[in-house]
Formats: sequence, structure tokens, C-alpha cells
Amino acid sequence: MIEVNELTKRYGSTLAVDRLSFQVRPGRVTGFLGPNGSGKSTTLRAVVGLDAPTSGEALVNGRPYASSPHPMREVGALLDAGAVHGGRRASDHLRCLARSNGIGTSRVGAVLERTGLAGVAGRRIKGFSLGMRQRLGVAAALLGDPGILIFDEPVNGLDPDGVRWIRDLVRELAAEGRTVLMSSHLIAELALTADHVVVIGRGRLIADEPVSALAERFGSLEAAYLHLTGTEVEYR
Ligand SMILES: Nc1ncnc2c1ncn2[C@@H]1O[C@H](COP(=O)(O)OP(=O)(O)OP(=O)(O)O)[C@@H](O)[C@H]1O
Repeated sequence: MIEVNELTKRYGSTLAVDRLSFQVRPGRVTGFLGPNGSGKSTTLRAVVGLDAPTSGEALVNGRPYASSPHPMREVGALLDAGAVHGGRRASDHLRCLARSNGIGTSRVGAVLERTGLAGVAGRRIKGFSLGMRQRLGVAAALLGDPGILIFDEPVNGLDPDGVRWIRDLVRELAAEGRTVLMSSHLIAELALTADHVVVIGRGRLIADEPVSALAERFGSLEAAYLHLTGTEVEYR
């Protein structure tokens, strides 16, 4: 479970996240929505300890990510699939990550299989397409077999096959009882993938509801999103 309690993050004069509170429960896919600049990535970075909150807290399984003895076994995150060393082979990249995180290297084969990369495991990452890089990022997130998964814009730029693959994967991960939090601007895709959504605007909570309830009230998730965030778009 992920708990965000009164989380506030300031960058100088920019209030990126403003006393935001919500919980993400296991066994379902939770979509994380909001206009550009509304604070989604900042919130996700706070959850995985990459950004220190100005005030409030973000907890995974009841404690800050950074204080977990085996963080990759608790939380797997895909935040920026481009951030890998291109000169390495995919299998070496994963082996290295496993070793430095106290994870048995037997997991490397398992995650390569699950992400469909087994056949290209010996290739250098710099030759990977965007879709392959995305799969490699997912493989890294799954390495520690974590109960919590966080995907920031995982379908961005993917072809229809890749989008479908992510959809099936996150649904499977939730069906296995894991906690899955996924941000996306592709509302139609989230309507197919998510059970529940958290919507934020200008760093504040706007909605925290089942997709079915929002769709029933507004006609569709897209209509709900546009209605709820209509007055929240403003570049700061
Ligand atoms: N490192 C940083 N330094 C200064 N300002 C930042 C930093 N990171 C984010 N911000 C600002 O904080 C606000 C929230 O940004 P954030 O990236 O969290 O939004 P987002 O909802 O993820 O946006 P998008 O959908 O465009 O990715 C924006 O105004 C952004 O410019």
C-alpha cells in the first residue's frame, strides 16, 4: 500500500504539490491523472525517495521508501525509461541492478521472459527501440518481485502492441494482489486499464474514486476528467 499524507513540495516559489493526501490499495490498478505540471511526477518521485518532501510524507508499506532495508523488493518503479547506460547489454544491466540490490540473479531470466526481452538480452541497450527500452524499464521494476509497482507514463510513445502489452501486464500484476499506480495522459487507455483513479490539479487532490463511479456520473472517464480539471490548467 502507498500512503501520501499531507504531502507538500516546493521548488523555490513553485508549489508543485500542495497538502496532497491519498492511498493506493493492493489488488487493483490505480490511475494517476492530472494536467501537465499538476505535480504527478513530483509526487511519484517523493514516493520512491528521489525527492524529499517540503512537508508531509509519502509512505510505502507504512514507512518512507528510503528507510526500507530492501527497497527494490518492496517497490518497483518505471519513472524514466531513457535513464540507462546504453553501452551495456540488457542482461548485464539487469544483473548489475540485481547484484547491487541483494536480489538473486536468477530473477534476471524471469523478468526477461516476462517482458518478452529474452531473445534480445545479449544486445546493447543503445540499439533498443523505445518499446524495448520501456520493456527493459518494466523488467528492472519487476526484478525484486515487489508488491508495489509505480509506472509514470508507461505507454507514452508506444505502438498499439506495446500499449496493449502494458495494459495486460498491469492488470495481471493487480490480479496477483499487487499495488499498481500508473500515471498517463491517455484517458481512454486508462479507462480500459484502471479500476480506480486519483486526479490532481495544481498539486491538490480533485478526485479519488472508482473509474466506474466517475464514468457513471459524467458519461465517461474522459468527460469526468475534463469537467474536474477544467479550471485547473494554468502554467506557473
Ligand atoms: N526539479 C524541479 N525544479 C523546479 N521546478 C520543478 C521541478 N520539478 C518539477 N517542477 C515544477 O513543479 C510543477 C509540477 O511538475 P511535475 O513534473 O510534478 O508535474 P506533472 O504533473 O508530472 O507534469 P507532466 O504531466 O507535464 O509530466 C511544475 O510547475 C514544474 O515546473
